[in-house]
Amino acid sequence: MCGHAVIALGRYAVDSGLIPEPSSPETQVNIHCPCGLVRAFVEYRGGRSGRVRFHSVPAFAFATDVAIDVPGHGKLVVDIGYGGAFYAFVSADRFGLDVCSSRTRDLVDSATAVTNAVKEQVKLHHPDDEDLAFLYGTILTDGKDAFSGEPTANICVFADAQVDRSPCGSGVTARIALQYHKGLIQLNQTRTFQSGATNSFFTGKAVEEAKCGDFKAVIVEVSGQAHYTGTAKYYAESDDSLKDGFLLR
Ligand SMILES: O=C(O)[C@H]1NCC[C@@H]1O
Repeated sequence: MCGHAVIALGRYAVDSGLIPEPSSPETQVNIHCPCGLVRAFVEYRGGRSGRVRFHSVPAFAFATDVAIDVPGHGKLVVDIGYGGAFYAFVSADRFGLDVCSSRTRDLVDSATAVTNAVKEQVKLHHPDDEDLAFLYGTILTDGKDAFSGEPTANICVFADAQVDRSPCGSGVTARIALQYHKGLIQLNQTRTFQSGATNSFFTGKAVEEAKCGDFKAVIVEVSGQAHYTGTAKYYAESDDSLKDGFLLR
């Protein structure tokens, strides 16, 4: 699941006419993601769309304080949370790094080492569908998990060591589920999350308790602002040997 894509697609659905009669001040857009139904609410006033908030699928703490052997770094304690995708969480200072000011290459290498170690050492499980039971990435944080009016920063390194340009919608969802599980945040306490990569912001809060199988879960609301950057048309000609794309590692 991609939370920042939900924010972008919610706005696009309203602006592109996919929703025939958008309502003001908000229009609801339901998006079926691989993890389940995600409900987006798009601000819509005077014919203009604005910020988008979404309600997540049930998000939960899968495991906390898990000791992992990370080659080159020794034993590290991580938390694992689910917010539409599974992420491992660890404070960047465990690597002597800062999510906002350290070199991105160093943050990516450290996060990737954690991802690889967790994949090898922890068996994930999702009550709804075992296809969801894979680790999407590692989120390095500034360690500021206790509720505060101040923003908390993180950087999400996901898939093939890609860096999220946003604070990560599904990651923020998982992080709030972990914070709620640990008693560090209450329902409806809004927290601001900053991307260490780009300084962009989401806000998030747990809005409701829920269940996911035997896991105590929460529904999390994440909100942010998407912007248009352009439109494009793509073609796939049958005789193009690269029409299915390619990956350089
Ligand atoms: O916002 C998100 O949820 C996504 N960003 C990169 C990884 C996730 O799919």
